[in-house]
Amino acid sequence: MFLVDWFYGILASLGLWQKEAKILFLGLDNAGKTTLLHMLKDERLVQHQPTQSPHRKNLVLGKLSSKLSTWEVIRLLAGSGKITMLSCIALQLCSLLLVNFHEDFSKVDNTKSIEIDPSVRHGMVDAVVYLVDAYDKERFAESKKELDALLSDESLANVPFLILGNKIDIPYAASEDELRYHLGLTNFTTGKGKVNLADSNVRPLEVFMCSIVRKMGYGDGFKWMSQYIN
Ligand SMILES: Nc1nc2c(ncn2[C@@H]2O[C@H](COP(=O)(O)OP(=O)(O)OP(=O)(O)O)[C@@H](O)[C@H]2O)c(=O)[nH]1
Ligand SMILES: [Mg+2]
Repeated sequence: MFLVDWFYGILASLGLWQKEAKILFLGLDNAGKTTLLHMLKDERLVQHQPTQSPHRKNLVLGKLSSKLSTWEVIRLLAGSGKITMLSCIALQLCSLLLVNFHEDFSKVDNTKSIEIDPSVRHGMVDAVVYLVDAYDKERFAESKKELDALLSDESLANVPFLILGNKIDIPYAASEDELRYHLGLTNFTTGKGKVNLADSNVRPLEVFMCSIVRKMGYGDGFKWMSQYIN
């Protein structure tokens, strides 16, 4: 059966088999979120339009996101049909992913606010995958600003963060150290491999470099993340 094969093939290889997790995929536009979702969903590389609406340029998310919680921002954007820099995707892995798959909020009827699964709400995110385009060095500062806002968002307190530095297939993409430095994470990552943080009250956070189009790197990141998802 497709579903079973899909679950087994991809989730097992990522260490997420039989785990119920609400994983939020975030990152600036063009970071690779949709590409990653398609790759996770059916291991296919799909060329697609940016996930955004024509109104996007009129919206100043910077101001919004610093005042509102992540969920408020998602609701607001979903309600108005606008997708912005932080196009947000709440993805339920391991539970009806294929049915609930909304990779593009802007396709949703703009007049109604989209219903966010009640189980995906304040305080109920199991992990955040934050994508950064490692080649787009000019936007590291912008990406850091958004990441900092997320890391200090109360509704995401203690939620594990997997930072994926994407597009390392492009020559001169930033190295892992460079990316850590520019994101201000040099002394904040909690370690690769198996690191038990259960009793420490420290948020698991780690940087993995990847190339989604070459299907490399993100698997290690997901495996790392899966140890912090029950
Ligand atoms: N070279 C290279 N390009 C990539 C990689 N991953 C994604 N891209 C390209 O980067 C561009 C943006 O990818 P998307 O997946 O649309 O990015 P997004 O984060 O969904 O962007 P928005 O929808 O605008 O928020 C596309 O042209 C992808 O083909 C990668 O690993 N390497
Ligand atoms: Mg997208």
